[in-house]
Amino acid sequence: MNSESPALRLSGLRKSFGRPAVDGLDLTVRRGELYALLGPNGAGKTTTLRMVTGLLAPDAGDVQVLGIDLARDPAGAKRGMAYLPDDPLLYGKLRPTEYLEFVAGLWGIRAQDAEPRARRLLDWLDLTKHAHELTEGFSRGMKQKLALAGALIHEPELLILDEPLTGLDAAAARQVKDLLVSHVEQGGTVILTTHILEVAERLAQRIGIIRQGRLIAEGTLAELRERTQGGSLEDVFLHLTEGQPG
Ligand SMILES: Nc1ncnc2c1ncn2[C@@H]1O[C@H](COP(=O)(O)OP(=O)(O)OP(=O)(O)O)[C@@H](O)[C@H]1O
Repeated sequence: MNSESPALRLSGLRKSFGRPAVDGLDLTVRRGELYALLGPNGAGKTTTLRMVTGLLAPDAGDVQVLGIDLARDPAGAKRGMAYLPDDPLLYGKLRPTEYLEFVAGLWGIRAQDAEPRARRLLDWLDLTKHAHELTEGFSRGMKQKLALAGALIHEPELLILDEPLTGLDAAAARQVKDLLVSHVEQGGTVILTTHILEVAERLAQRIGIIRQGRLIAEGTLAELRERTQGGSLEDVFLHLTEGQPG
């Protein structure tokens, strides 16, 4: 793994479902930053993340994860990252500890290493009191938090999350936000999509705005605000995207 390379580099990424969903996207996310990807419904955010994480094959373009070309070395690229989709799949008949053991097993992590990590994550996300209950009885927020713990069990450097705070109550949202900030403070990288502009405003070092599958603006909050003479991120977002489908 090349430590000089960015956490993520997308070049000319394209995907069409009859019409373009991602349309020649170039994007670079540096190591150690929390990057928020914003865009109206249908802009191509999820499609982009699915290509980055190897779930969807691009029609064209390159994906480099931590300096590794995803097409050439998919296993190597995936080892360094984790993806939390907006509708994560859990196994209802497993308990959180069993689920985390299972995911750790898929990554080839030894049980004696997985167990303390699992305990720490459950503790951090306030799930310890439910560690021995079947996940089928969990609320949406509890499931979301457990899926996040599963994504983190192999200690990935790059964490990619699609709408991680949707449907979480204030306490759960705070726990997840703290965890993401801490991941970055420890040198990791976080890329997330969100429709909650306040989350991007508060957490992200840089923000990218995508529309119709292309990056139309990018920068720090201050840089983006300059574009609308000091308005809020909402002003910037609406100014750039309003009235435009996807
Ligand atoms: N599997 C698919 N088959 C057909 N069209 C698809 C498929 N996946 C995505 N699309 C289309 O691609 C475009 C981009 O969708 P995508 O889900 O990436 O947008 P998004 O920015 O994540 O939107 P949202 O904010 O609503 O989640 C949309 O027009 C969508 O209908």
